[in-house]
Formats: sequence, structure tokens, C-alpha cells
Amino acid sequence: MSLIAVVYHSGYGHTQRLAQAVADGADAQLIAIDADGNLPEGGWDTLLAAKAIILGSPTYMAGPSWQFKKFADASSKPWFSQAWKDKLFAGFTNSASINGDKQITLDYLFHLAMQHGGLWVGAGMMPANSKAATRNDVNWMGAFSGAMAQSPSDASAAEMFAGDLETGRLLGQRVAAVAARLGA
Ligand SMILES: Cc1cc2nc3c(=O)[nH]c(=O)nc-3n(C[C@H](O)[C@H](O)[C@H](O)COP(=O)(O)O)c2cc1C
Repeated sequence: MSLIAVVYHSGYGHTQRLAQAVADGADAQLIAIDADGNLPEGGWDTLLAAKAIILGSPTYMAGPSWQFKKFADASSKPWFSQAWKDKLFAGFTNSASINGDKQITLDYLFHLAMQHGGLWVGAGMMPANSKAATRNDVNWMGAFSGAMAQSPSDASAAEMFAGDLETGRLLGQRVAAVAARLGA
């Protein structure tokens, strides 16, 4: 089975929970970017070995956190040799507002993957946008380029919406399925 890595930052635990759901769906290895923007020992080696890299960050001030951006800038080292070329990539984000400019974060993750010569796997989920839709439905925010989650500003990570976690799990599952189909 392909090695899939989920590399993410989370300041307060919400994106961490979403990352865990994505990793569960992909049977992936989790790599947490720490509070100083650094990877744990062996993190870069795992990313190099991975067939697919799933990127995750909370949306802070209309973009990824600075810790995630520090990781992204440090990935200029594998970029120089295009060491991540042709890997599969996907992305997810979480923020307090329903919109909150989450799309900008997903777009950033997409463009980072493109700089690395990667192949992007989108959400591939229909939106839950009927009158009957609730926040516990899969893809209730109707994101197509990745998984979005909303954590109200006064909600703990333990209170995250089941639909968002399931959306993350399904994104991970899709990346694993695409990797298997490509024989990656
Ligand atoms: C510095 C900072 C900036 C934020 N900017 C946004 C934002 O632009 N849009 C939004 O909807 N929420 C914003 N939030 C709220 C976070 O996205 C939200 O609390 C999220 O659940 C945090 O995820 P985490 O627990 O993984 O760090 C911001 C929070 C912080 C601390």
C-alpha cells in the first residue's frame, strides 16, 4: 500500500482533529508542524517517501498560519530538485466563520502543490445545499477543491461537526483510492 502523509499545523486543536479524520480515511501517517513551524524528526524523509501528501492548515487572517507558511518556505529545498514532482496532493482547512476566507487557504495549498509539480486531488463530493441540509452533512459548505471545516469561535475541538470530520475522512479515502488506481 502507498505511503500517504498528512502534514498539518493546528494552533488550538481543531485542525488537528480534522487532520486525524483525513489520516484515518487515507490510512496515512500524520506529521504535525509544531508551534515554531518545524517538522518532527524524520518528517522530511517521510514526505520524500510518500506517494501522496495531504496539506492542512487552519485559516488565520485569510490564509494559512505562519507556521504552515514556514514549512512551505522550507519545502523550497525539495522544490529545487523537484523531489516531490508527480506526487498526489490534496488539502484541507478549518476556520471559525462559515466563509472566513477558507478558499484562500485551499488555493494556497493548491498552488504550493503546483509549484512542486504535484497532481491535485479535489474533494470529489457533492455539496449538501438543499433546504434540508445541516451542518452534520458531508460537504455542507460545498467545497470542491478540498475539505473545509467550520469550528465556531467558542467551540472546542471536541465539539467539531460530525459532517466536517466525515468530509475530511472521505477526502483522505479519495486520495488513497486515487493512489491505488494509479498504482502510485
Ligand atoms: C491569528 C488568528 C487568525 C484567524 N483568522 C481567521 C480568519 O481569517 N477566518 C476565520 O474564519 N477564522 C479565523 N480564525 C479562527 C480560527 O480559524 C479558528 O479558531 C480555528 O478553529 C483554529 O484552528 P486550530 O484550532 O487548528 O488552530 C483565526 C484565529 C487566529 C488565532
